[in-house]
Amino acid sequence: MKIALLGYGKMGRLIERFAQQRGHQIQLVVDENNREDISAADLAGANVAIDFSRPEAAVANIDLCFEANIPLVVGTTGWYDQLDHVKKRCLDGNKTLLYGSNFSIGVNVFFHINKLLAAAMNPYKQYDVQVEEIHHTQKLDAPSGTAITIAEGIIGHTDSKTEWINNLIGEGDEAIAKTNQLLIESHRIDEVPGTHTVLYSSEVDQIEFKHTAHSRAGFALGAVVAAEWLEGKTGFYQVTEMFNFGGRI
Ligand SMILES: NC(=O)C1=CN([C@@H]2O[C@H](COP(=O)(O)OP(=O)(O)OC[C@H]3O[C@@H](n4cnc5c(N)ncnc54)[C@H](OP(=O)(O)O)[C@@H]3O)[C@@H](O)[C@H]2O)C=CC1
Ligand SMILES: O=C(O)C1=N[C@H](C(=O)O)C[C@H](O)C1
Repeated sequence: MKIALLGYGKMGRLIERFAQQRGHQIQLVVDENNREDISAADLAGANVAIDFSRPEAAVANIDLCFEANIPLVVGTTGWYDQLDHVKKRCLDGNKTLLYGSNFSIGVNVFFHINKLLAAAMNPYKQYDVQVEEIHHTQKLDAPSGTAITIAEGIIGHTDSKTEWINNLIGEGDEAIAKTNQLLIESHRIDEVPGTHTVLYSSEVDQIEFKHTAHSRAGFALGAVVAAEWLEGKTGFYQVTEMFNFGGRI
């Protein structure tokens, strides 16, 4: 495939490497030198675009790909407040988009088991549940997109939690949440690629369900596989639709 890379930072560069290893060509790179001048015509010739840019840039990049009629994989997080509008524009215009807060296989298994665990814990009101995420200090959004997906999975299967609330925790800060709110604690520490933990705590014990990314490789490879999966499809997809883990949820 011929790929247009929208965003050429930590993820964009790694995606380029995996895409080339898998026999794809990088048709166009949109980076800080040309991003102000890019038009839909510049995307002509690409079979797919992959966006790992910035929260405030993602929606304009999506619209550019819709205008150019190019299928798009969006890994950028922090724009999901506009998801419903983007979905409508995609479906009304017969366009193609796949998005996901996390493209690694491990986290997608985690998303699935997280829902099963939430359903299993739901009757046991003596446990309170919370989510913790740790990322590098350059991360622009909090909570992480992955933590939001995890929280939505828990809320969908836990009667006592109706919404999530984020606390970005600095030294000495204490987390605060109401009983109906699912707390997402965010921590920012040096070079951490991404760690997510779900904790169920009671007076007598604690269950910890944790995913630790050792590097960004799983995210980047997953984004290239997503672009391959999207080939020949039309419509609006989430990354979770690429996987079939079985199990009833
Ligand atoms: N879904 C997933 O699996 C994963 C998602 N992510 C998400 O991907 C995004 C990028 O992460 P990462 O690569 O680490 O971030 P980086 O900051 O390293 O890279 C983002 C790059 O995008 C550039 N950029 C800014 N505006 C535009 C624009 N309009 N068009 C194209 N490029 C632009 C930035 O340039 P400048 O610095 O000059 O602004 C920067 O070079 C984040 O939202 C992150 O949360 C990250 C890892 C995995
Ligand atoms: O910004 C990052 O680095 C990451 N962002 C994604 C998120 O917001 O969940 C995925 C991963 O955790 C790394």
